[in-house]
Amino acid sequence: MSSLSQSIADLRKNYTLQSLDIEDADKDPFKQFKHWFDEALKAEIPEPNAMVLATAAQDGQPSARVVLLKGFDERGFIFYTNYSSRKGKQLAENPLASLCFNWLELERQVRIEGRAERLSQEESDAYFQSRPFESRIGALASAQSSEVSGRAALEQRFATLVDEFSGKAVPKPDHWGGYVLAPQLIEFWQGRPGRLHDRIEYNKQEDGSWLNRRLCP
Ligand SMILES: Cc1cc2nc3c(=O)[nH]c(=O)nc-3n(C[C@H](O)[C@H](O)[C@H](O)COP(=O)(O)O)c2cc1C
Repeated sequence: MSSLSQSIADLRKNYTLQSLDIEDADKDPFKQFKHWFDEALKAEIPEPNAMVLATAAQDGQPSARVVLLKGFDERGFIFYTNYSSRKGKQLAENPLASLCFNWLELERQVRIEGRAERLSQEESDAYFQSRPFESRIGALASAQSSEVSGRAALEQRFATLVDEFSGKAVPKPDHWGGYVLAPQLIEFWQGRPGRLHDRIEYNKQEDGSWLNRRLCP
């Protein structure tokens, strides 16, 4: 093993900050999520709404990338993207997806699994129009996940659109919008000493209620 690989293998942190007991966890996983999200905000974790979104095409090949959580409510967890991107195509083939938040400063992870559905055009439009001008232009300029000849071509397209829409309303492109991931499973992980971490998993029941249980780390 090279000395660099050896030093990676030696990276080891003992988790000591907090604990999570099933008696203390909220019975409602959305309330528990809000509680932890508020603590992530309070701890000033950089971009606490950054989450890994994993999707898989029908052939089973998974792919993962970071997207930003833009809200959550009784329907689920909301993010925005390009429907023609790789993830958008995969979600069209297979709406089952998962999210993972990694709040290392608090020694916490939250995993979510469920089914992603597109938001209505109206809801996506309302969010699109709340974005800064440059972000709206960026969404128009980028055919996300498709090949581009070079950075210059992208910048040229951006500049042309800035000229075209300067001082005017920027329409949301049809291929851009939100998804809400309706969870079936949510797991809260709190790092503990000796790798005996706390894991509380919530599973949605047929009647819509949630059951939680402790998992081995
Ligand atoms: C911090 C961070 C936030 C991001 N937020 C988003 C987002 O909200 N929506 C999005 O489409 N891509 C976002 N991206 C870019 C994606 O990770 C990814 O590169 C892009 O969506 C293309 O993914 P795909 O080809 O798998 O569809 C973000 C990347 C990072 C690092």
